[in-house]
Amino acid sequence: MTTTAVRVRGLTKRYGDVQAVGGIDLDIHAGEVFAILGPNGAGKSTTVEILEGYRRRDSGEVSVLGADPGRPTRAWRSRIGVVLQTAGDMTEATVRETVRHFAGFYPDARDPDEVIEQVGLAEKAGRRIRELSGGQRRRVDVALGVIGRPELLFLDEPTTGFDPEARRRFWDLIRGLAHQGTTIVLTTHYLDEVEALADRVAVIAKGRIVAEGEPATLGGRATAEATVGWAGGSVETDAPTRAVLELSERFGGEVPELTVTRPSLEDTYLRLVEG
Ligand SMILES: Nc1ncnc2c1ncn2[C@@H]1O[C@H](COP(=O)(O)OP(=O)(O)OP(=O)(O)O)[C@@H](O)[C@H]1O
Repeated sequence: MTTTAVRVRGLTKRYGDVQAVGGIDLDIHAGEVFAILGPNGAGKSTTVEILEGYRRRDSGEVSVLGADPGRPTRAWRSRIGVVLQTAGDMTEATVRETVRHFAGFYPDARDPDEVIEQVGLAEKAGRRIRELSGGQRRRVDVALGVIGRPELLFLDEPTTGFDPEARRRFWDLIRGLAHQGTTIVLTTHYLDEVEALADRVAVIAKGRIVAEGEPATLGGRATAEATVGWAGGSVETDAPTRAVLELSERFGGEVPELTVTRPSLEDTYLRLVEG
């Protein structure tokens, strides 16, 4: 049986003249990694902040881990982890002191040193946070988001500023958490991150969901026309196998520089948000 971690119906939020969220429905199942994609200003952070209990909605029904985030309780909060877009504080405390301090807020916190290791900061554990680079501070934010062993983890653009190795390490951490049953809601602008991590993805544009599904099939990607390319030409076709056979006959065997491609997630995403 799948249980629902997040249920949203008809969510709206307006700031003055701006309709930031214009009627969103969402179901996020317990244990899945759910990504929210969309251009700047689409309404992602507003939506996620409402789910986190940090922003009030205008209308709609919202249930997060069985409770209304519009009336957050301490017990409910302790079941949720949040990694916000802001970089960590410029504090005088060390990485280890900070992570230990936060661990003290939760009934069943993870081991601070283990978490520091998992985010790749073991060598910096004794350093003051203000001495860290931007990407390293972001990793402290991630450590603080997961230290309380949350059932549901919100990650708002978590890998912005990470170097490629740190991103890979972070992806491993998220996969490990998902494997242990943590539900993860991820907003990101990195399409490779969505492909690497997400079970399902929703694309938001102008405050509405314009597509939802698995990254591999989003917006009809898997069944879209393929492009068959070869040295000197290309053709778009819904029967690429036949096209390759015909080319093979024409060339009498190997087709030089043969490629068969379908729209990438980026192609699909851009079509969805521009359309
Ligand atoms: N506190 C606020 N007051 C007024 N307008 C706001 C406020 N917060 C967001 N907005 C507006 O609401 C819209 C949605 O913003 P939101 O931050 O939710 O977008 P986003 O999808 O998270 O964007 P980004 O990818 O840039 O983080 C934007 O037009 C933004 O200017």
